[in-house]
Amino acid sequence: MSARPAALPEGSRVVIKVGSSSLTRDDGGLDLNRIDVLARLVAGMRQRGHDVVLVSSGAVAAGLPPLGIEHRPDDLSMLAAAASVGQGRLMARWQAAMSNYGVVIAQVLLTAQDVAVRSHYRTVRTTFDTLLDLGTVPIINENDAVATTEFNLGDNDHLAALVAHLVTADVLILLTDVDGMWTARPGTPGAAPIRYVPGGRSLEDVDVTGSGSALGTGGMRTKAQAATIACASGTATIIASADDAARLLGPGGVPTDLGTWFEPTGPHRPSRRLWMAHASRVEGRVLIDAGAADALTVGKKSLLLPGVVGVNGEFESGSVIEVIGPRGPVARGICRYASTEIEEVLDARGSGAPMPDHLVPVVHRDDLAELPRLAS
Ligand SMILES: Nc1ncnc2c1ncn2[C@@H]1O[C@H](COP(=O)(O)OP(=O)(O)O)[C@@H](O)[C@H]1O
Ligand SMILES: N[C@@H](CCC(=O)OP(=O)(O)O)C(=O)O
Repeated sequence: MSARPAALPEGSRVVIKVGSSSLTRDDGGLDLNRIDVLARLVAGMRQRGHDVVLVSSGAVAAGLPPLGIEHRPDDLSMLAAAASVGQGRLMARWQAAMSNYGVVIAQVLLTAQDVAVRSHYRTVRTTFDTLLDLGTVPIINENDAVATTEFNLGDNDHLAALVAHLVTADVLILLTDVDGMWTARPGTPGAAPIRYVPGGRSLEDVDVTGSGSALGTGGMRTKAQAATIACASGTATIIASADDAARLLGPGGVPTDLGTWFEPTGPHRPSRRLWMAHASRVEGRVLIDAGAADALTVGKKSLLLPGVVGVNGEFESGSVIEVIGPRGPVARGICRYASTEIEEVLDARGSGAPMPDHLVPVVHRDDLAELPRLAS
């Protein structure tokens, strides 16, 4: 079995995600000391030849005190409002801290749906490449003011994994308020830290169900999912405590006694498909039989009409749909038929009418993203 690496690869491209819980003080304000420490460490990494992209949560948390709101609201419009108040404040703090160390930052606010669209995906990739070529440190957050329930990613762990994919990062580092992933929520009797997750190790025995901190969103579940997504697209992932940032991001390598290191499970795959699989709004569902499921997953074929047994929801052609096999979701993809056209074909088949000769695939292979199995 390969051992856990003791350093970040030389000159590697690193995405660092900092959670709300690590950027805020107990009284709810932004933790300026934490931001300063991270800015110094990021500047050092840049000097050692790393490209660094930061995914910073904290807009909602930074927006609550000026609005006089004590607890993170559940209501989406209140969250959007708080984030709109807080995002500028958050960036002002990063700007002040980073400029002390000579680092130029760039703000990029993303929504999932934007990036799933081919032309936007290309534009965002080019923007990141240019920003990194220019030596800046892009700081990313979700564009909470415009992300609606259906479109939003909701947690920045997920966003960070997709950004890591977008910039073809070598390493994704998720900084949080716990020392990595444990077998169960720290404090649970018998829970112990997991230091290394080699490629084939399943996470099924890990209990990630404990809720996160008061200001964080996903707890460890979304971090496990982010690690699974990032590793599947060739990016090693580290989950660690922001309190250990100096030991983790400093020049001395990555001590093997802190955090959890996940080994990549697949090659780097620059593609829009990952965004389609994880970040796009699903407008309907197409149910398929076992033969069609095999054709997609084993045969790597397009989805054809004869394998379709049902359709849920109303959608136009060109919509992103989920493809459901007998054993659950198989893929997402862009459907070349409207739901009504599929229904007509199914009705005709049911009444024994001669089947029209449909040559167009329901979902072409080029527009299809298989869904990997995520941590539960
Ligand atoms: N198996 C586990 N290992 C570690 N932490 C866990 C586990 N299960 C649940 N947690 C919780 O996840 C929390 C971190 O998630 P969250 O509060 O969303 O952080 P962030 O704001 O950094 O995204 C920890 O404080 C911990 O209580
Ligand atoms: N976009 C939100 C981040 C939401 C989020 O994922 O927070 P966290 O779980 O703390 O990383 C914000 O800036 O407040």
